[in-house]
Amino acid sequence: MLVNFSKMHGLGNDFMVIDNVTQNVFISRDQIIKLANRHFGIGFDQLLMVEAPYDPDLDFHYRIFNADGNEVEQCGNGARCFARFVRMKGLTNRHKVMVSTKSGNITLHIEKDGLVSVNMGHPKFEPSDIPFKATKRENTYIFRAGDHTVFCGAVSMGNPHCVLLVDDIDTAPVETLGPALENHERFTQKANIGFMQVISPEHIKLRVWERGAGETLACGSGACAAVVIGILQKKLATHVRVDLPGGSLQVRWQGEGHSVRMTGPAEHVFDGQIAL
Ligand SMILES: N[C@@H](CCC[C@H](N)C(=O)O)C(=O)O
Repeated sequence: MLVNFSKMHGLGNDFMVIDNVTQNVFISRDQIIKLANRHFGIGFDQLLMVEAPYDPDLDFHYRIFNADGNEVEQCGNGARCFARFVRMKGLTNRHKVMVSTKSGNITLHIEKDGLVSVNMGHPKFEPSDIPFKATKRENTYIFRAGDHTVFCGAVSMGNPHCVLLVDDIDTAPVETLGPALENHERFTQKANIGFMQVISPEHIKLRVWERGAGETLACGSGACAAVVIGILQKKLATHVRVDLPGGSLQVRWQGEGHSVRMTGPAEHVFDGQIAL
């Protein structure tokens, strides 16, 4: 079967995007792993599948698969690329797009300057919602991971995140502590691990070790998680610039009871066709 796809990225977090509204594509876990390979495949951090809505009040459903082939609940950079993709392919002409994912509904706005804003919904902090093994909710959890004693925040942005404060992201142990925490027994569905350096209350630097993909150039849900945890730990203001290795995002959160809003770019790289 010949499958049409687009290659896109949000700040270098890259995606294979498939229109499964006009095509009828099934891709197995093994095929995703092969396609994600940067030497033997197309190469991407996540595969995004655009589908017809399950709910008539929404515009689309969208599925997200990590490079390791596992389906996940949320992808912030992917959501912005998704919005750009459905407009580019003529699947909608709306500027406000409502879409369901595995973890709930999100709303996307395509701004006049071409940037995309995403209402990422309400962060969840109850350990069972993340999911994270703990007897009660805390703003900072302290436990052992490998050779480290870790001080971290934990939150669900639809997907599980752990956020650590570091003095310098350039020397943070992302490649060692990242996988140790991703697979830590307290994160029962694994987790995405953010290493955050606070520059000022309105500005952070962030590197993210992503569950199922390794370190990426940017993670949208990770940026939201870091800002939310930084605000709860009283280190950040309500509007923060997040500098990731691939570029910057703006994240806003007014506090508990409010949704998180993220704004940033979404780029189309090329269209292709592949035999599966
Ligand atoms: N790159 C994403 C997050 C993708 C999913 C994540 N790796 C997970 O397993 O939850 C983003 O921009 O949010």
